[in-house]
Amino acid sequence: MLVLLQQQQGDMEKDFDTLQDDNNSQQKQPVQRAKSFAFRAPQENFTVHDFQLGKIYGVGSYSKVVRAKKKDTGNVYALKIMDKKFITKENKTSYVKLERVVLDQLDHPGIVRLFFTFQDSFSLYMALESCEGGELFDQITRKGRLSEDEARFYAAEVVDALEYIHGVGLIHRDIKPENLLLTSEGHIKIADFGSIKPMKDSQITFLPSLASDEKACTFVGTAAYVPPEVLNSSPPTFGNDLWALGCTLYQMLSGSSPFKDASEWLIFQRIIARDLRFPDYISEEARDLIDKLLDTNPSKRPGAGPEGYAALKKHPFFKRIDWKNLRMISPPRLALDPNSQTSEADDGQDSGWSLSHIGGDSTVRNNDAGSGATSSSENYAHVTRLASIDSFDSRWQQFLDPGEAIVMISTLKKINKLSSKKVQLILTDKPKLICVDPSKLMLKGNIIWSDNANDLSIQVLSSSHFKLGTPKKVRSFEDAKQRAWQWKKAIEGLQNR
Ligand SMILES: Nc1ncnc2c1ncn2[C@@H]1O[C@H](COP(=O)(O)OP(=O)(O)OP(=O)(O)O)[C@@H](O)[C@H]1O
Repeated sequence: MLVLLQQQQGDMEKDFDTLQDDNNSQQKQPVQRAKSFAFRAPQENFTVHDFQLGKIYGVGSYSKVVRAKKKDTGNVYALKIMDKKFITKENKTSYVKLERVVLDQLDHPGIVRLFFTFQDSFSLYMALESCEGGELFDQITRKGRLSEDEARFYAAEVVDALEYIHGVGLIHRDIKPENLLLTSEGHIKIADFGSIKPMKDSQITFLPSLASDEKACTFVGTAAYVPPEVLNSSPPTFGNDLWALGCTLYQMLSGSSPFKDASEWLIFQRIIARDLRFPDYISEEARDLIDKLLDTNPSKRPGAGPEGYAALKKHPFFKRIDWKNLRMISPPRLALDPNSQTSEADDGQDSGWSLSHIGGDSTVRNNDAGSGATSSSENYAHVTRLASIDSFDSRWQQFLDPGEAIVMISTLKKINKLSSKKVQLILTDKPKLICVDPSKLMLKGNIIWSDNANDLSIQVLSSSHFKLGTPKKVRSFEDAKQRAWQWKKAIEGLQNR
């Protein structure tokens, strides 16, 4: 997520109290509502102690999502835990409220369901439908690429859910394989509704503070899936999601996104030039559909024209899809996480969570980041370049000795419990591994180099998350450009030189 909607109210506690009051006054009236709000997913008086916490499903920019079993009912949820102080400090209030309000009103089998919310003095909790199959992204990574039948199945389920989302007048704006989650059976659920944009005639009701039309042209989303018109600051349209669908289908079939490159700047250049190349093995039908979804004219993308979704659904790529019974079709077999020590249904016994610390100071004890982990061999095939163009940025020269060269450099998020900080991680050929504050250009830390993996180790949790371990400290990093495996290759390459 690059840019989010503006903060409109700072006090999270007050927000959720407000939601609770409204909820009590008009319970159980889904979707259509006029002036006041009646939430389908109520704000409950639960505490985190009412749940048995299991593995961590993933870490977002301001939240952690953990598998949680309600002790009295045995129901399992994906509990999204957000630190109030951090949300307020980072101006994420409107993002949180938007996701809460929108998820509350959406009702479709292809969209993650929100069941209830609660809070304590430190954290806000959203109990979401648990998607035990992980991210579509991980399926692509684990399988290398998907077969056309597999890709067709997932693409059809996304089309079906997008038709519903667009039908209620919302643009998702962050469709990508990481936001397409899978149930344990393997059906798609679209997640992450913090970037949505309502169209003028949207059937979704918003809290007054969220109804503004501002930031309509703000760049939100993820670089690799952003359509060219958004880069030219055009207002968002349904076509944005259809472009992202085209990129996602390409990624399913080939293993990587169509405009992938070493930096965001290079990705944008390729998007603007529509530098699109298809591997030979992609069929004529798939190629044609991707080509049409990636039309530079958003209104020409199938699904966005006067014929609506009929144009998309009747495309030859989908000719064998029975749209009426989509959810009755058997999903593709899920490729399981080869590194996972615990079963998918694990909860409680091997919890990575210390209950007493939830709310501002949660501690992860084990190294299992849940569905995000992938094996080293999986991604090696995709690693082509070590140094990015950032290496040539003269700002970093002041941190180098004469003759010393940068091997790898990234702007990363250093994740400290529930907060995170932007850092520049620099690896040189000395070898030297340092953290620099990129805005103040100040050295923030020297990670003591060792050729011995017992003294300096790198563990990749997913393509965007890795940990650097030294005898004294373990540091967690998130690389939005998904170069975790490149970091591993660079560090281990120097250790074994
Ligand atoms: N309902 C769910 N079931 C299972 N896993 C989930 C669920 N929701 C989220 N996750 C996992 O948790 C991770 C973090 O989710 P979260 O919504 O907090 O952030 P995000 O959308 O990934 O990141 P950002 O907020 O930076 O856009 C996701 O990447 C996903 O893998």
